[in-house]
Amino acid sequence: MSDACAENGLRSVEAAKQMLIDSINPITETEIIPLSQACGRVLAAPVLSALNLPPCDNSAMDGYALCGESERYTLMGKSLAGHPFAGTLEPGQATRITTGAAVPAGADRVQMQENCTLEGDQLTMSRPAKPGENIRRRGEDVHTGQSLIPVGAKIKVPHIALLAAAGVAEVTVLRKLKAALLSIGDELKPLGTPASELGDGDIYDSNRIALYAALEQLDVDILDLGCYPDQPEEIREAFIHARNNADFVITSGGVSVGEADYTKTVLQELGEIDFWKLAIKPGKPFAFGRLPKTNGETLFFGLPGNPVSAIVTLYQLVVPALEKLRGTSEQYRQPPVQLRARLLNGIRKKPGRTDYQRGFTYRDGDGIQVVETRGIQGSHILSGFASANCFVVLPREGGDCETGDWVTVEPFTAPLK
Ligand SMILES: Nc1nc2c(c(=O)[nH]1)N[C@H]1C(S)=C(S)[C@@H](COP(=O)(O)OP(=O)(O)OC[C@H]3O[C@@H](n4cnc5c(N)ncnc54)[C@H](O)[C@@H]3O)O[C@H]1N2
Ligand code: MOO
Repeated sequence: MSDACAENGLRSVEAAKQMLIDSINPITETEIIPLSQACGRVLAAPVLSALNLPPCDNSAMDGYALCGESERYTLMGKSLAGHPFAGTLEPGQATRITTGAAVPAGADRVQMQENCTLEGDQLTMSRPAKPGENIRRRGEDVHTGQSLIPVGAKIKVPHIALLAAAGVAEVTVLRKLKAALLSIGDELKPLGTPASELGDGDIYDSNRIALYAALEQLDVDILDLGCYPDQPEEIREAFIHARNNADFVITSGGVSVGEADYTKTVLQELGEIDFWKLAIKPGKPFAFGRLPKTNGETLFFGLPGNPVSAIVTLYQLVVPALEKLRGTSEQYRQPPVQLRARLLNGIRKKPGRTDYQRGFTYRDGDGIQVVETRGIQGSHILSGFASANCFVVLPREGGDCETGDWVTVEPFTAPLK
């Protein structure tokens, strides 16, 4: 059975994700930025080490650098970090040495000071040091000319530590993505409107604020265009502005089968938009398309309006798509880590859609990973979502689960964390 005609005609989450990734071409424009600001950015040009790390043989301990094996050694001086010993040790000679200090010429081992007794200039020890003991070798971490991190890597704190240790002050990265964010709906009111002034059926435009926060965590520049009433002219203007000033547009709502959905009509005038029905719960309706412009195209992600559905589809589908768009290589585009956990409560589920229930997972007193679902699992229920720390991922074709069953959980990572 092909995915498109799978049971009830819904597209699987995996197939939808793959289609997004396959149809997106990464941006190519780069910029040079200080290393200290590079966390989260994608490396665009190779960085080769200009030196060995460590740059010289140095001590792993505070203690004594020794030449050869001997009953006792004569102390000849000291080698401190930044102040190496100038001479060469002969057999039976030693210097004081501190952690990180250069191992003097002639020394072939270091004894930690806890094992040593110094009387005058005579050094004895409670046990012999082995050849090479406590010496960190020149170039054992990185050698001169070595590529430090691959192009396409998403730069993380350990990368920054490595590049800084190699003296790299600036890096060439792909530019930040630009998002345009807007909401559409007569019922939506901006934050700041007093609750007493909301009309019947009005709600706060909460999705835009949550999506803004998520996009910020994804290190995206955001053009927040605000909230528009269901007026085709205004919606058209907003989409043209969004298209011309962003790499992608995100909206929520209006992707299902409602009546006042001018969004669809306007988008179909401006570009090619597909309305998908996904085998995901929550988040069945989802729109994806492209709005052509003179210098390329702008992607469009239409998330479902229900607040939990909007965030779940952002997390499961848009985040991987944005990783491709921002140029992250495949190796660095790993899906969120999944764990197995034991259910603390039963779950009702109908086969047909992969269910991303909101849950709380932790290790119990016996060290077993357990999970309980949080709150009513409706796509409008935010209180349960807010008290959750993971998704409980229930397979598409699965049914009810019982207390004690082992299930898959996906702990929240950025931008949910
Ligand atoms: N006859 C059908 N009705 C619905 C279907 C269906 O297949 N057939 N699918 C349901 C599912 S599943 C979802 S999810 C929703 C998605 O609908 P839309 O994306 O078209 O969204 P709206 O109808 O505009 O709104 C749905 C819901 O979300 C609230 N909303 C919208 N925007 C915001 C916002 N910016 N901030 C907060 N909340 C927002 C809106 O008030 C509605 O309550 O459709 C089902 N219906
Ligand atoms: O995505 Mo809809 O949220 O399944 O309600």
